[in-house]
Amino acid sequence: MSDATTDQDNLIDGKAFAADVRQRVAAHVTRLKQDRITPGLAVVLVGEDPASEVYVRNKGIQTREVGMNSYEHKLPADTTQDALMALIGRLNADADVHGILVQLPLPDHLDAEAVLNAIDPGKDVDGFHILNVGLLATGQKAMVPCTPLGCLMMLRDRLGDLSGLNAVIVGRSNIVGKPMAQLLLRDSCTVTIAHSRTRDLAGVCRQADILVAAVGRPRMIPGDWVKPGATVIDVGINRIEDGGRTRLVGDVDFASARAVAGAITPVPGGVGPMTIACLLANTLTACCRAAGLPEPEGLTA
Ligand SMILES: Nc1nc(=O)c2c([nH]1)NC[C@@H]1CN(c3ccc(C(=O)N[C@@H](CCC(=O)O)C(=O)O)cc3)C=[N+]21
Repeated sequence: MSDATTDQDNLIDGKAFAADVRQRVAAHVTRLKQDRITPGLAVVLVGEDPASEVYVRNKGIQTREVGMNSYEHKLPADTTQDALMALIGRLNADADVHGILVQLPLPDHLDAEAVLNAIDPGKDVDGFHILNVGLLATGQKAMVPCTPLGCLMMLRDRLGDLSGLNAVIVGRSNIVGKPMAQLLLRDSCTVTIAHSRTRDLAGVCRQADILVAAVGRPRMIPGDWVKPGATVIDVGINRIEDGGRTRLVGDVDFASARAVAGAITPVPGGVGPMTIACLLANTLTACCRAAGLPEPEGLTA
């Protein structure tokens, strides 16, 4: 770790990539504003989880930084389903709101599926509405979930054409694993979704040209599961105790994986910042579609 160039060459700098995406989003927003259109993102947070509050505040700051309007709705933890559904109805009807994000997880007494499916699919910047899930799965124009979209942008930037590559996704969530698989399939990868019950997970991972780790288990994937030269995308954001302090680590054991990977995303500074940048990109896309304007190039799937 002495030469800065060899030090950096297999690191995918998500933070820098995200800054570039935000700059491109901001340029589009500047142009829209000349036509008196200002994209607006509404974020709904129910309850007082401190991590969620920090995260929602960051989203608000970045939304305003790219010139968009940010509408933050903080509701008490005991908010009823009816009250939340009524708010979604008002945001759906509000022409100044182009994107709606309901921060997950919701408190247990609320029906998250019903809430997500009540969002106008055209304003569903998380891409969690069943209509968008179906559109993505059938290769039609959809709103694509932010985290997989960010991963795809970094993969295309690094590798160019992805066709024919073996992609292994570890994790089968609706938020990351499944939509990531759809996007990579659409880019003609040979896609495997692996998970905690997969037999010989190590052997499956070793086949991957593209390895996406999205299981939520700190440093679960060691370097010897990584095929030499593979591109590793670490979606995990795990808070762990380390000598009395908490810090963030991914689902991949970074040091050992980096030694064999062709390229790898760090945690923090990898997928996380790209997720927020893609949220802004999706809000821009939703706004352009609502206004009947052409979509921003290079910011959609
Ligand atoms: N409807 C909904 N959509 C989401 O997209 C959504 C959600 N709910 N609930 C919570 C998770 C979590 N999530 C993160 C995004 C960025 C960072 C991020 O930028 N992380 C920084 C580090 C931040 C820190 O230091 O704590 C990084 O990885 O470099 C983290 C977490 C989006 N989520």
